[in-house]
Amino acid sequence: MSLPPGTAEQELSLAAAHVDLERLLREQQALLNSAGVGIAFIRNRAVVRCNPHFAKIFGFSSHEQIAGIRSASLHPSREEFKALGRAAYPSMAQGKTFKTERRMRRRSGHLFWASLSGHLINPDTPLDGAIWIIDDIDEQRRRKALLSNALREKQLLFETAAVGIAYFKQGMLTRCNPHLGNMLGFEPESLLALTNIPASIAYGTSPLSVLAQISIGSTGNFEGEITLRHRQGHNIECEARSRWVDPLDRTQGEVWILMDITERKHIQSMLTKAQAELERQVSERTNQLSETIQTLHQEVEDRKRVQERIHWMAHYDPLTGLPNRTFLAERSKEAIAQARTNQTPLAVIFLDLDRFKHVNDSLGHQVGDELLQEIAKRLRAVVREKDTVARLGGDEFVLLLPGANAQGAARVAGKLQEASLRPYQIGHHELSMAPSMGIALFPQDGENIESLTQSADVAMYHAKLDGRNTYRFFTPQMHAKSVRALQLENAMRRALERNEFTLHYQPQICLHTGEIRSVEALLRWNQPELGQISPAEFIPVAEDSGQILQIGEWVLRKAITQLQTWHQEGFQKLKVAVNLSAIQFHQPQLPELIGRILLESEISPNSLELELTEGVAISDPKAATLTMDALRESGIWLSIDDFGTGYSSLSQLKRFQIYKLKIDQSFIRDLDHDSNDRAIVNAIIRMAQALGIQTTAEGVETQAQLDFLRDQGCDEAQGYWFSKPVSAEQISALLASYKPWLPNASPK
Ligand SMILES: Nc1nc2c(ncn2[C@@H]2O[C@H](COP(=O)(O)O[C@H]3[C@@H](O)[C@H](n4cnc5c(=O)[nH]c(N)nc54)O[C@@H]3COP(=O)(O)O)[C@@H](O)[C@H]2O)c(=O)[nH]1
Repeated sequence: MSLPPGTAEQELSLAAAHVDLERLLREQQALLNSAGVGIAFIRNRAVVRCNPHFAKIFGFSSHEQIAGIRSASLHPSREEFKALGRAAYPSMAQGKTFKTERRMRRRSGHLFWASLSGHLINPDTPLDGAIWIIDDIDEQRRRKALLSNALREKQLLFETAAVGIAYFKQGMLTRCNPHLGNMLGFEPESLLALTNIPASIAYGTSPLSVLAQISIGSTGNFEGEITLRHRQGHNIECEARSRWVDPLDRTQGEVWILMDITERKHIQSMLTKAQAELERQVSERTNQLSETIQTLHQEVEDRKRVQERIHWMAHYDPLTGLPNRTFLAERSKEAIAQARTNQTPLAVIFLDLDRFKHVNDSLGHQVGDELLQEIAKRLRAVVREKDTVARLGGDEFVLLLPGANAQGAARVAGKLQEASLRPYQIGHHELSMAPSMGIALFPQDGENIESLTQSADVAMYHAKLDGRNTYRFFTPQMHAKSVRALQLENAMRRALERNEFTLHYQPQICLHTGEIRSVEALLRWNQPELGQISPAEFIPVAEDSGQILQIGEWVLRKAITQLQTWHQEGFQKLKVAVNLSAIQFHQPQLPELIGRILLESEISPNSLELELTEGVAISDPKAATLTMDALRESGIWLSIDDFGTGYSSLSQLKRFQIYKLKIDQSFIRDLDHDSNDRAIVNAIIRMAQALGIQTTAEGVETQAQLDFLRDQGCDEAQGYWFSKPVSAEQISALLASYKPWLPNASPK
């Protein structure tokens, strides 16, 4: 109902309407002011009015500031503004609210995301404008983008992670990644078939059963190793962790991260085994090494001991423990040097026990050795600490007395004699043993230990000559007897017991048959200090000193024993010729001695030939003839050695039972160019033939000599042309391979 205009009612009604409108406007304004979104009235593409939030969104300090602003300026560009208009107005024209999200521009020019909602005030009259509600969703959009990124990343992780990931809710598998399927031998789809089924039904004995069971009772905080089963039945060792998806809401379930560590475990177990094996080997090797080290230690110790022993043996006499010759030499060098520097005296005593050999021969070496040990003790007890008592070997001792002059040395020698007065008790034997001593003084009797010992030895020899059990000082007159001869004589006294002698043999060839009939035994002496000494030199010394008897007996025994060996080897016809010195020959017991040796060796006397020198018969031809007869009667052959150099007469030769003359090599040597020698040799052969005596030429060295001798009718030859004197073994070899040469042919 309408009131008539100008009336009081109308006035009142208008006033009331006005009040209502104002209230409405106030309410509207309050709504706009307090709205949490931006609201603007747009008309004619310009902001007519807006609320404070709208102004704030676009960066204006008050809504008044924004009023009148072209709405296009609130958009990033004109094009986008137009595009919004094109999109919005067709539906707004139908009275619908247009909603969109667009980027808009703040007053500062910065763009931001906004949600827009537009509505025409009156769709019939679009020019009335539109209301736009705008919200700043920039932060919201950013968060959303972050969230979706995070979700994408999570999904990517889930799908591509190289660990198995499974989500469980109350024991039910809700989700799992492909890697877990792969780990357990499932296609992802078939594993998914187990999802959302109660664990008890779904897993039974399936690969995830363990996990499902743990999961049911899980605290959501499991960390450890579990064993899953592969679809094909084998075990998969896993390092597993579980966490509540939301600790505050456990109904959200839990996530399990599973890493297949089967390979690692396998490698670990192999490593553990390898390490154990390595440790075993190391400990074995360590044991071996420690054993080796122990052995090495032992070896070093042994070697040290051996070296000490070697050193000891090289410096000490093993029987008496006294220094030996080497040690004596070392000590004396020092002592002599001091004596020379300080001009002090020094004496050397050479001590040899009288008739010690007799003890050895009669009571045996054991007693001899013990006696030597006792004597050594007494010698040592007599001298001072700084003196040296050395044993050279056998029964010979040398005392080196630094600081001792003639008087001092004589005093020591006297004490030694005195000490030897007391008998030695060896076992049940009471033995007396006296020394003979020679004293040499430094420097007059020698400037080094060799010459001092030599002089003392010579003096000792004179002490022995002067009746033994005494001492003598060395004097230059003692040199009257050649030092060399004395040396040889002294050395010879020890040669037999030290086995220094050997025999060599030289074949004697029959010039009629070419056969080796006999071999001549020739003595060799290799003296350790003096070297090889020729028998031409030492036999006369041995004869002079009387030692030829012992030596000669040794030669006879040795040669006959060797002949026995050759006979046993099959050379029964072989004979041996032994040189007999005149002194030996004159021994009345000679035939008996030789007979005994032959008997002992079971050698027929016919196999032995004795070579005598022409001189044997000079002094007592009668006795010589008797000895020769006795020898010959026993069957032994006798020959005259070195024939032509002595004084044999034809009449003598006729009387002697000689079967062979050995023509001295001095006639043979020059046969080729000395007609006298040829004449002599010819005469000897003729003469011998006339007497029915055979001839042997000595020292045949050439074919020409041999030819001549054969032409002359010489029966035998001996010399380097056939063979030098050689060892018994070499003779055995020669006999074994020997082929008698034809008389007219060369023997070589
Ligand atoms: N009473 C003893 N006398 C012996 C003994 N052993 C050897 N002797 C005598 O010593 C002298 C030297 O003998 P040796 O040095 O052995 O010389 C002999 C031969 O080696 C040597 N010879 C032999 N063939 C040749 C040769 O062709 N040329 C050459 N230059 N020399 C040669 O001649 C020596 C032979 O001696 P022998 O026949 O006895 O004359 C010597 O007088 C030996 O007798 C022994 O045990 N007891």
